[in-house]
Amino acid sequence: MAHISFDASKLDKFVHDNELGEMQALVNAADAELRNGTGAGSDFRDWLNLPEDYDKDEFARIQAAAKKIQSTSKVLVVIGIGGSYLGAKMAVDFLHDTFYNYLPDDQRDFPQILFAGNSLSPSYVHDLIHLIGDRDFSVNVISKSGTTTEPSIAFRIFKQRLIDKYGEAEAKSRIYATTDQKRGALKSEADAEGYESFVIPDGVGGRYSVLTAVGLLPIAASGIDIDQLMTGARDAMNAYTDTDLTKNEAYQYAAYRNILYRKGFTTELLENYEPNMQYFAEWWKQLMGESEGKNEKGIYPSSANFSTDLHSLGQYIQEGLRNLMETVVFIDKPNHDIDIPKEDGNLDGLQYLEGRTMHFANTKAFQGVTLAHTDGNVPNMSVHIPDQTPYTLGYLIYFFEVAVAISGYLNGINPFNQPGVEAYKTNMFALLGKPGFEELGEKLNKRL
Ligand SMILES: O=P(O)(O)OC[C@H]1O[C@](O)(CO)[C@@H](O)[C@@H]1O
Repeated sequence: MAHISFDASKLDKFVHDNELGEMQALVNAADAELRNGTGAGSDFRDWLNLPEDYDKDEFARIQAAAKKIQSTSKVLVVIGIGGSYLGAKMAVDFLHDTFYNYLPDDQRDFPQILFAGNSLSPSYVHDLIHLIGDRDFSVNVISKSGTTTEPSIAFRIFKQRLIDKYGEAEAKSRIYATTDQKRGALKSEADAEGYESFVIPDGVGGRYSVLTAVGLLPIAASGIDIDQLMTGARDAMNAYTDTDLTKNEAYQYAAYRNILYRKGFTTELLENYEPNMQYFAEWWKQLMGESEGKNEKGIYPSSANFSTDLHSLGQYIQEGLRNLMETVVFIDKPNHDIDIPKEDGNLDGLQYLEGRTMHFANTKAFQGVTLAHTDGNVPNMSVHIPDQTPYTLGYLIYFFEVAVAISGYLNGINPFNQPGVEAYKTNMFALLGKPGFEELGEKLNKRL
């Protein structure tokens, strides 16, 4: 089976020969913190062995629930925010036909997978309801805390629509709740109402949860082989255990990022050349941003979609402030390739591409950009992925998860918490008038 590979060969200009080796001792220490649980946030490391050590009974229940959703629904509404939706969204986009969700029902073998509860936009919810129309649908509500405002509001709305359409009893059978094993409002409601429920394990934080029921149920409902996804992740888990930086490419990636960060390259762009990888970057941004951005430091994770953004961000990347580094995730064999057609006359000047394919052009764009940006003093790394299969995606997910954990420890922070997210939530609760937040509400309203 072909695997993903990491390429740092274009970093010569930015990293001296001895620098990677000098990182070895630090990487060994970070690895020990991660593997032995001596680092900060050690209670949240269960994703590390998850590809092997997962609840097999629940996995079978996920597959059965996915089949039930497929047979009863044309649409699955997945309600969640942050790690409770980005993994499923990126996987569904990455593994399906680019226009999967746009296809008419009779041209799709599995339900449309649509997302809600990831903003507070009333227009979005209105338009989603309009799009669902009178088609059969089910809801998968996902929240580890069970109290996040955005998904809670969306869930109320879609639950009401299920009740209006199917009556209370059938509505309950169309709701799937993925939440904490013991705590939270969603857990209490699921127990009280008898929704089929799935667990987000205690030791797996939201952004590391795509290989739990959080990601697996929606992904399986869309017809993807989740066994393959887990197999890919398991192979990656076994591949990235050696701390030797000449062998472990995930650790190499973490080490190079750290070397570059210390030289002032404080923003990393994750780039792709496939439109259906846009949400892969969104998933990656949460993984990196929530893991590393704390204690007033950390690489800022950003993204760009090529070649389209070469015509918007390209100017800045080539010549703007020199604090950027790039990591390209490039697909060596896309799902489809298309010949560039022959044309008599050569009026468009494209004759020189006769006999070539679009993938050839895409590859040359990637190579040309890599060299241009290197010349423009933007360090460039790439992760090559052989194909767009569930196996490869599982592998890739694990690559970035283990890399960011090592990267976080290298930078002296806890890669598994996200204390900063509470600040906006507290203010929002106070301004919304949530009981218990009255005093803060008064203060904030005065400031407003
Ligand atoms: O699953 P929950 O508890 O609703 O949280 C959703 C997201 O909110 C955060 O807690 C903070 O953004 C993320 O870590 C998480 O992925």
